[in-house]
Amino acid sequence: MKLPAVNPTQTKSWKALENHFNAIKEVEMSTLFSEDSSRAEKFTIKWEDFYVDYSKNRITEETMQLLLDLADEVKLKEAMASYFSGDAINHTENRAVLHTALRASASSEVFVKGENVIPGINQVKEKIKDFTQRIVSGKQIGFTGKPFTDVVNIGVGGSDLGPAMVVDSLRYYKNHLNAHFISNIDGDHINETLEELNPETTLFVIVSKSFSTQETLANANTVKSWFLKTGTQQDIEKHFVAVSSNIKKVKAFGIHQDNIFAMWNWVGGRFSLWSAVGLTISLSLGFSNFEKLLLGAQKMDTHFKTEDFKSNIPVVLALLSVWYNNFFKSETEAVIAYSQYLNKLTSYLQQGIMESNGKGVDRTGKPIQYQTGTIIWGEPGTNSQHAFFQLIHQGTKLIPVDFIGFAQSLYGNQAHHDKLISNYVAQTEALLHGKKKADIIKDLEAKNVAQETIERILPFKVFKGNKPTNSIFINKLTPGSLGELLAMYEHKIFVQGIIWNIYSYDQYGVELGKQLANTILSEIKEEKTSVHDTSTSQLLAHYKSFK
Ligand SMILES: O=P(O)(O)OC[C@H]1O[C@](O)(CO)[C@@H](O)[C@@H]1O
Repeated sequence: MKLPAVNPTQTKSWKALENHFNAIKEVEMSTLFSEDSSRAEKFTIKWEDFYVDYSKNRITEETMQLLLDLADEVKLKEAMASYFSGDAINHTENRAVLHTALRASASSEVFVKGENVIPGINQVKEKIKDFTQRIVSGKQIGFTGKPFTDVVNIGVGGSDLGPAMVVDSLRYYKNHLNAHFISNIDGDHINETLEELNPETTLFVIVSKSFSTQETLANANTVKSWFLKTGTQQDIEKHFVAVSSNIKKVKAFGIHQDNIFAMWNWVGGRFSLWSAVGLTISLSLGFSNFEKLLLGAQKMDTHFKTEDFKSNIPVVLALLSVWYNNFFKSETEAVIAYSQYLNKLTSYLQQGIMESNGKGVDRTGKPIQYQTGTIIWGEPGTNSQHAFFQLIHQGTKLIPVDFIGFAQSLYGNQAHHDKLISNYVAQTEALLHGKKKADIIKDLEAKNVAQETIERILPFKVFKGNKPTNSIFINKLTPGSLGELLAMYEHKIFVQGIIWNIYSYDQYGVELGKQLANTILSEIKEEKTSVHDTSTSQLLAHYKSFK
């Protein structure tokens, strides 16, 4: 089934939301809290080990009802059925979007063009499991008979960001293998990584769905040449494996058939860590942790599929995001995790969110007249408080923030954890209430600050508050809860794409730059000349003057 194409701005609920927005845009959240003692409870979803408090948003029950009406009017339920059942909802590439099938139970059935894809997924999982066990246990050894100590993932975009983020986020659960990630075509990046490695004990995992990405192929070739300085052509088989849906190209690169882990064209790169793209995750954390990650995602899938929209975490978060993006005209959203482990979460989400929903044409092919794709940014708290929170608190832009935190620390360092979480909670409170003139004067007077000074600095000390936040509290960072969190954001992306009437699963916008880079490269290599604007020609000439 094709996704329904409903222009959201032409729906009844959108119009009602516009009127409602005008009525409540100046309302202070702190007033809403003081008027309704059950507000926090009303706007909190408790599910499994998640506690999602979205009461600190500029919403009323009417707002939520209108947003839920919008979800109905754009036929979200029907779209979800298509998403999970394997319809070609990636219409522009004529593909299904089935990362959810990768974590479905082994006995389920999901059909793509009449074929149940689950048995194929199970087979690859078995292969990942078997390979992981052989490498981790030291049964499979390198070309000089030594067990592997290091794994290098070579890939870019979705073939790098997901595995790199998960391995880093869950490093508490890791085994003895050290994982490295080579992604950038920057030769200094590859050099720095190779310097730390011994070819005799290093396993290379080349990950590329297309197996035609310039960066990945160049990096893989460089690594291969580096390896061949010590090993021989026959030894490659022991040290190089590949993950791809382009088996022909992998073989042409010289990878042995047994060392190829298949993936499918119905897995988008930015949603692929659940497939064999997650091989480095499995190697670094062990297959059972990889399975737990998948199981967490599966639980979130079920929640998303079956829960009433009113208490459905991804749906509610997506609706709130639309509320700010399209009515308050917020330009960006921040994601602040109060966990250093989640240091790479935002870069990962940037691809998922911005590559998916950064679209300017609707599902009928017409240019869109409203805002789509949110800009995502953020760094872990508390570090970010000392970096850019100034702008969130006192700047001119309205920036909704997702605060993510864990109730328990992994090492149980309670004194630190209490401080960490007190910052998390305090920031959401500060953003909600701000600090009004009267309170500032009271504080300053208590410190005996001169009246003249108080008057001079007062305007600069005011915090307007009324800044929206979602508090996502999770019991503990585990492979399972991380899986749940990532799937939550994946479904949020889906819901927003449906509401905005766009196709979220292609990425044609990354192609043009790639093509032009090839043309420019042949010019740098003096193979060809082309006509450019004067700025581009000048830049090229400047670069070439260093050669
Ligand atoms: O896995 P591949 O085919 O090398 O692609 C890597 C990345 O490149 C992109 O196509 C964008 O350039 C991403 O969508 C993808 O994750």
